Amino acid sequence: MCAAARPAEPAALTVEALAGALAGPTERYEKHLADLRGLYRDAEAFEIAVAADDGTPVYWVDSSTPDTGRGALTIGLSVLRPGRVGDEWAMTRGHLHAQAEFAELYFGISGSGVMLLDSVDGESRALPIAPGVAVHVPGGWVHRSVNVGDELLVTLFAYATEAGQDYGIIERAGGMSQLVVADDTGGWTTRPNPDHGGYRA
Ligand SMILES: O=P(O)(O)OC[C@H]1O[C@](O)(CO)[C@@H](O)[C@@H]1O
Ligand SMILES: [Fe+2]
Repeated sequence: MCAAARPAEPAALTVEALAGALAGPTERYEKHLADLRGLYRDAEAFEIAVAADDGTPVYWVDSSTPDTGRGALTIGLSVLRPGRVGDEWAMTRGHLHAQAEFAELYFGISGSGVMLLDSVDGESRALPIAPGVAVHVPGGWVHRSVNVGDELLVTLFAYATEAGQDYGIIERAGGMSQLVVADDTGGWTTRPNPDHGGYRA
């Protein structure tokens, strides 16, 4: 908003956790399995899953951006279906903010997840996210959500709109440094990604 412009319209948004929707003046984008080629390491398992795909999106995002420019906030609901491809749990593409110093808040609404984080200088973290858990993603961390349960993973997020997203950084690195995979007990664990070659600008 510039000084002379009228302020943007405030919005009240309703989290519909069971439906996986944020009701109100929002925009939605969806990612289908076929959009996610190259994300999972097991290419054979991926193609089998694509062949059996019923067209339901893997994840979708309802977001509210009433204003753009300096100071504007994007808030939204990220909804990720459960599932696995090979031994990897369902995940979002992940990104570093295009303006990498910008942080983000995620708040767990329902389901069981992991926020997987890589710093550009080689640190890695996997933080469980569940209803009531707030995950603070500081600037400088590549981040992705992973659904490690058997229901929708629903998280509320907020970040400065001008932060933007750089999706290419993970692709150029050969994926994030860790994979979130099934363990022997039906839970999750992390394993180093042998394809990961480090992050370059
Ligand atoms: O943008 P991606 O990496 O596809 O994943 C979607 C998630 O990330 C966000 O872009 C927020 O940073 C949300 O839209 C959602 O939590
Ligand atoms: Fe983000």
